[in-house]
Amino acid sequence: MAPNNAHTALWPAPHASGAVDATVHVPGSKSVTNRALVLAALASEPGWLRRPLRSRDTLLMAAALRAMGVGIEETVSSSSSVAGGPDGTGEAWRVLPAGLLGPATVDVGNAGTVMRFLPPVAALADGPVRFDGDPRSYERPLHGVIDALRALGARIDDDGRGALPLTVHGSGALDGGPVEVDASSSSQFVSALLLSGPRFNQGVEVRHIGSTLPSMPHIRMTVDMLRSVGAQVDTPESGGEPNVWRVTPGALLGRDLTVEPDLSNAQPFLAAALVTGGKVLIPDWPARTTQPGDQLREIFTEMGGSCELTEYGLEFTGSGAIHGIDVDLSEVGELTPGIAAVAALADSPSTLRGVAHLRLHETDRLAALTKEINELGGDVTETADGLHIRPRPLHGGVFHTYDDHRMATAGAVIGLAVKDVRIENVATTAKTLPDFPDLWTGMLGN
Ligand SMILES: O=C(O)C1=C[C@@H](OP(=O)(O)O)[C@@H](O)[C@H](O)C1
Ligand SMILES: C=C(OP(=O)(O)O)C(=O)O
Repeated sequence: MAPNNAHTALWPAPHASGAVDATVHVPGSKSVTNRALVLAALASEPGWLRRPLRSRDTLLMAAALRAMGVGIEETVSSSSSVAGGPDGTGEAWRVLPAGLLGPATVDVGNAGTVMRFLPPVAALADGPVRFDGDPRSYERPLHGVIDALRALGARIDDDGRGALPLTVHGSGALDGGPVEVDASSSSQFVSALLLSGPRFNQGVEVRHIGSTLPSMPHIRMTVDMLRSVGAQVDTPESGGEPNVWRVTPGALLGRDLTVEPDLSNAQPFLAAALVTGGKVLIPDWPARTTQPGDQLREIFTEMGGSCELTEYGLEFTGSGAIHGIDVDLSEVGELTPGIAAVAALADSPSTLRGVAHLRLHETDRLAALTKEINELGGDVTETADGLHIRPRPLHGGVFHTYDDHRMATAGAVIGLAVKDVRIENVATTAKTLPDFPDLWTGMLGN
């Protein structure tokens, strides 16, 4: 077998010779695709996903559901009525729910959505489902899901660390009911329990008991998507108790859903407009969305750009100036690497707050950003819950990515402004955006 050099390969990040002026079609949202797959698999009738994201995280989700007996048929069409996009073209997946079955094996890779959303699904399967993944997946927090499922009646074998690997011994049904969870390390604990909640005998009432709760837009996304397939969900925002979400038991509808572009994956392209004083159009930017990436309109405007949302999409324009920012990113933690990259190129310091939980993401993102930006000559320090970034002239060098897709795209943003930045393992962007290198060079007109 040929040696796999992907991890050590260095990708010369293209340097921008002038202002970018491009239209970038960003593939579908990871978070929407993986929620839609789970909900479609739990439905009582077939459903469609149009323009799903095809990336490592979503293919792992599809493979896992297939391993438990769900049918997922992939179609690509240029003209027929089963096509993906509203214009009648693209990719569409037909999901055919079936009785969930073990024995099955699930590879979660390093996908938070797969490792957290699927153990509750496995508790509904008839038979054992074994979960395993990348070495990093063993370190990412899962205790909230494991402890809650046990409290709700599931049998789970793990090694006592509250983490992967583990086996869920599904018995075909789960009692459900009220449960307390400390989701301060990941909002995905709450989303995971809510997504399968309609299929638990008594539904589920999740009470978050931790001091902080990150990524609230992602919990809203879960609630919105549950409601759109017919689930009844009571939330703090709909007049319920603070920190309590209640899902009523009931059948889920099969839907026909077109997946929005991934706005967090739009981030490096918007950043390119900001950093080069150029212009980028992202077609199909939704007018209304629960995706956290929508907050980039405000954040990157404060950092020096301006934007307009039209019928064609989001047009983002850089002014040539990049300003530092003092911002709480707890709601939008996954945007931190890209914001840090822009902040390192700004005309004033930045403080990024509220993201201590990023230490347990794909890698320890606070440590990785600090080390890699500083090795290019930057001046970044970690705080208890974020980063201080004092811009300094940067120089070229190797930008290590630690198997983290968002480290790779952050390095590419810096490379636009700094010559001779080489990104280690740019292929790690395949987690959520396999087309990244081509989209990036395409944007630059190469
Ligand atoms: O539910 C989701 O789709 C996600 C929730 C967030 O996780 P955390 O709350 O663990 O940060 C986010 O960072 C992740 O990229 C996707
Ligand atoms: C934190 C992220 O992913 P995951 O879904 O694996 O948690 C991310 O995409 O930034």
